[in-house]
Amino acid sequence: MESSAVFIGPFIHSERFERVTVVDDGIVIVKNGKVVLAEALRGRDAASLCSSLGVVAPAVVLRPGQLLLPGFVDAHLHAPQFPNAGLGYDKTLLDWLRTYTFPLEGRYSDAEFAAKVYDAVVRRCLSAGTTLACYFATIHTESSLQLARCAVRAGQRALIGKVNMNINSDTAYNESTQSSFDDTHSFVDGVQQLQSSLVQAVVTPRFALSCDMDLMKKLADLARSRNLHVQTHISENMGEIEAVRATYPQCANYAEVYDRAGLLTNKTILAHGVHLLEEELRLLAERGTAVAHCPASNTCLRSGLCDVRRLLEAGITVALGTDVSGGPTPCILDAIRATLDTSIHVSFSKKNYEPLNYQEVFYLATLGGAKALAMDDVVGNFQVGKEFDALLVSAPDPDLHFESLDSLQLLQKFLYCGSERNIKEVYVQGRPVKQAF
Ligand SMILES: O=c1[nH]c(=O)c2nc[nH]c2[nH]1
Ligand SMILES: [Zn+2]
Repeated sequence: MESSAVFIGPFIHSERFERVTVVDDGIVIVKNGKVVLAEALRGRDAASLCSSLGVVAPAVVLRPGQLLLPGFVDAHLHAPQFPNAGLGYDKTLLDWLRTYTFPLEGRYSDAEFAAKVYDAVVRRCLSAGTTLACYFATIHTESSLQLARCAVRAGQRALIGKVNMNINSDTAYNESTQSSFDDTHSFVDGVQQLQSSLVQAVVTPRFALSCDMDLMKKLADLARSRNLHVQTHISENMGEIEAVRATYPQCANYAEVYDRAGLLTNKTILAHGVHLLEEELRLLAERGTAVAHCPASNTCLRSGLCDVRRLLEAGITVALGTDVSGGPTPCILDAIRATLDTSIHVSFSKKNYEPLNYQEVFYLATLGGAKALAMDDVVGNFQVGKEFDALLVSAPDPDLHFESLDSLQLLQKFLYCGSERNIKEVYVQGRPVKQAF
């Protein structure tokens, strides 16, 4: 479908981890949903540039205080858990799962309930600036497909997983190995039948305490044979790690459990990784497996402080995740701030440790997220040829800017002080998709 657009004004994006690229006098031209030009205007005539590229679209001229940024990537969140956001943070992971999470997720056997919640979830995430989301759904095929339909309808780019769980649930929220596997097949087929260029199925064993080795191996085979992403959780909480050790005594560590199953690929994303050992980091780096850093959840569920710089230095690709409802908000701006806070907290107990800075964390929220999801050839920044997923933002509190701010200062204002209200428009594949929420 045709979707062309032209933006004139400052844009900022990441081309490398260390620092952002700022183009003050910018022009971005989008044709058929893809970036065909993103550079400094340098006094040239915008209309003739557009016509030389065969683009006819009214130009959006940014107002003072506005910036064009790439869309945010939320590499880990649980769509069915939104009704629980903010609840249950007096518990730690395993207790919280049993008391709050599994009973709520069980309700999604009702596809009508699912359709209502998921429609709101997708609108909420888009309005927070998440143009690419990697969602866990529940064990239910039909309601997981509802989530995929909601994303397609709203125009959000999404990876969506029907969850697999065949052990260790003391509730009715559980599956047999056979139905877990058969339903996953049906779910993958169902998503492919939607024929959407935005939405894909992800193989989603919940974690090593919810799936036995037999099921994990079968799921790994499915992911390999159909070239699918894989998502799961790893090393979030010490009690969880102890239980994994007791369940899989033949494996040297948590990562080895997934590796023996064949689940660690360069299209696998592991949530948390707070307590990973050096040998696990080496294994993940070797496999090209990424980690979704979920700092708000790691704090709310008292899981621990994840040292992201340590992961990066080990050669692991890191993305950000809100992990709703382990984390309370689906806003990547909050994840950015929690990442910055956590990194400073880590630095308090380490000599000569440089905390992550806002430019590095902006990378994790955009191009790093796209890389972790093996989609950096498609999105993540405004490189020519990529699809145009973007945010038009206004720096907060313009009345308090007594002196005019440069673009990097506007970015800092937005990242440290901004909220969803400062995201004026959201684009996916060149189409405006922000909805009132
Ligand atoms: O934060 C988390 N949320 C979950 O739903 C979950 N399941 C397993 N491990 C988990 N961690
Ligand atoms: Zn999670």
